[in-house]
Amino acid sequence: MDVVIEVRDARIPLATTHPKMDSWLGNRRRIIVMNREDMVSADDRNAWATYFSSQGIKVIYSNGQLGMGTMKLGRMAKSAASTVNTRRREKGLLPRPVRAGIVGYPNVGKSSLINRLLKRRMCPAAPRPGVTRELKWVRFGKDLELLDSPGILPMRISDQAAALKLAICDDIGERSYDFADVAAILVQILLRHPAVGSEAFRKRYKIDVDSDCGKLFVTKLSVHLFNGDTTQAAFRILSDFRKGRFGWVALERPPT
Ligand SMILES: Nc1nc2c(ncn2[C@@H]2O[C@H](COP(=O)(O)OP(=O)(O)OP(=O)(O)O)[C@@H](O)[C@H]2O)c(=O)[nH]1
Repeated sequence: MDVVIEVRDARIPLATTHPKMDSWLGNRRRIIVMNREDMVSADDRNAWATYFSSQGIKVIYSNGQLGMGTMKLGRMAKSAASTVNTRRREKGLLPRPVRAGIVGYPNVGKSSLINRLLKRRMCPAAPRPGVTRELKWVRFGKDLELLDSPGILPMRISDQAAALKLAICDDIGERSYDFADVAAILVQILLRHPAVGSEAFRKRYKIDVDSDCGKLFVTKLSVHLFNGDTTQAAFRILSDFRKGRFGWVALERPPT
């Protein structure tokens, strides 16, 4: 690969980068794509854009479902790797298409972005992690070759906070976590979130939040709506968050 396009989930840009990414990159150019831009607020987008630009890192915001950001991505990938053909020409070799590898965690939107870029459904995309299972090269015009790859997770996610956020955002398979535990943590995060808070829960479920304990709230909601079934209550809270029913908010803000 000449250039690596690393796709992240804009709601959790830190939890969706592989700890080994920097060492794998070597001296290849990297473009970070903050996908799912529609699922965070303008304030979140600005905060992360400022953070990355202060680090001198190129980022693009995109929406893999509707295609926003993809043309810019194509242009950036070509220009980031333009040195490849300059060097080839210097050696008397013919130019070849630039090879851009699209990498990232499961379900962050890699295949959707490629399909949008190509304006064709070349790569299967679905609302669950683990759909892409093999490496696949696709041609974009005469200048660019794109590699779609399966989402890669570390063997063991040592950072438990990051693992919980991946579960909350549906970026890891449902079989790897317990709905009630994950929903309880989500409730705690949202109660403390400046753009959400307890009023959002009261309005949505018509019950009061008695404490900042997420587990207690999941139990209370289960009694209120689901005959005491905590798994169903937990599933409702998680899917409401994923559908933006608490507002579109990022779960991570840039480090200060
Ligand atoms: N709201 C929203 N949904 C998106 C966006 N990009 C992709 N999706 C949806 O997210 C789901 C996952 O997208 P994929 O393109 O299959 O993700 P992937 O990274 O290729 O997934 P793996 O095959 O698991 O590695 C699909 O249902 C897409 O329609 C986006 O920017 N916004």
